[in-house]
Amino acid sequence: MTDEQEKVPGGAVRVGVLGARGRMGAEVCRAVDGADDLALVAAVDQGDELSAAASAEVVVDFTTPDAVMDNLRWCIERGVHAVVGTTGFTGQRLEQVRGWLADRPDVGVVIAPNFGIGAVLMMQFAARAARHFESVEIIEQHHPRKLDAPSGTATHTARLVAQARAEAGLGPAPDATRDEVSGARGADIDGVRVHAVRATGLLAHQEVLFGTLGETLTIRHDSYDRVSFMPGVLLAVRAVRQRPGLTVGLDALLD
Ligand SMILES: NC(=O)C1=CN([C@@H]2O[C@H](COP(=O)(O)OP(=O)(O)OC[C@H]3O[C@@H](n4cnc5c(N)ncnc54)[C@H](O)[C@@H]3O)[C@@H](O)[C@H]2O)C=CC1
Ligand SMILES: O=C(O)C1=N[C@H](C(=O)O)C[C@H](O)C1
Repeated sequence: MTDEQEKVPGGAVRVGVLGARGRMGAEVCRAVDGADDLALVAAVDQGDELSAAASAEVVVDFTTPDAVMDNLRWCIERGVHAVVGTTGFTGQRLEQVRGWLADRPDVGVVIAPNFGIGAVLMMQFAARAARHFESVEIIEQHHPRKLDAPSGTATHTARLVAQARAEAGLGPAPDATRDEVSGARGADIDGVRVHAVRATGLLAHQEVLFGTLGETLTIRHDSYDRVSFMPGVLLAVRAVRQRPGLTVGLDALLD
């Protein structure tokens, strides 16, 4: 047993945080420290050895899309459960993770594009509304230090909405645009237009705008503080050891 493990109060889940000096990682370290049933055994950031997290039962990753796959592979190979908030998970990446987990069926991984409970509900409501409206566009707004656009949340929402539209037999949303300055109509994610705004003062916000004859419906969520993500992160940390395999999104944990 290592020195770190000896310090852990009996029964507490040993948690390691990757990206610990980042905006989210630092908030997660505070949240884990403040929870009686969890013990922070490793706070790892760029330049630190990943082996510092070897004594963790659960690792939480809030790093970068470039770093997260190597981190996840390291965790799965060592039998360490993982809770991942880092963005950049394409279908191909999720398949890769499932492949690694096939060799370690005892390991649980939760990957959630957004740990905010309100954001999860916003995505569910959007998926539910999608089949009733011929038009839909997503507008996400974030702080200007964000590296990726559009956000993981907007990308995930677009995929959910596109799936619901396809299941309802809806075709493309009407749009007569013929001359376009490149980018003016946003990114096309599975046929859904997504617009990304970056401005000082913002944190993480999203609107899903639906339209049909004579009416619109706007579903909006705002995170004003990174504490908004912590109940969801801690929920996943507590649940992941009992959920072998890959769980995408918080929905199954909330139910
Ligand atoms: N799922 C969710 O609810 C949320 C997800 N995010 C996502 O989390 C990620 C991090 O966001 P922020 O904390 O704002 O970014 P940040 O840039 O403040 O933090 C990232 C940290 O990771 C560190 N890092 C980079 N490579 C590393 C490696 N190989 N090993 C360990 N640490 C490494 C960096 O040095 C930095 O300290 C982004 O992808 C962001 O979109 C952010 C907020 C909520
Ligand atoms: O970088 C952020 O800040 C956020 N990233 C996540 C995303 O890309 O969806 C979640 C939230 O929007 C905050």
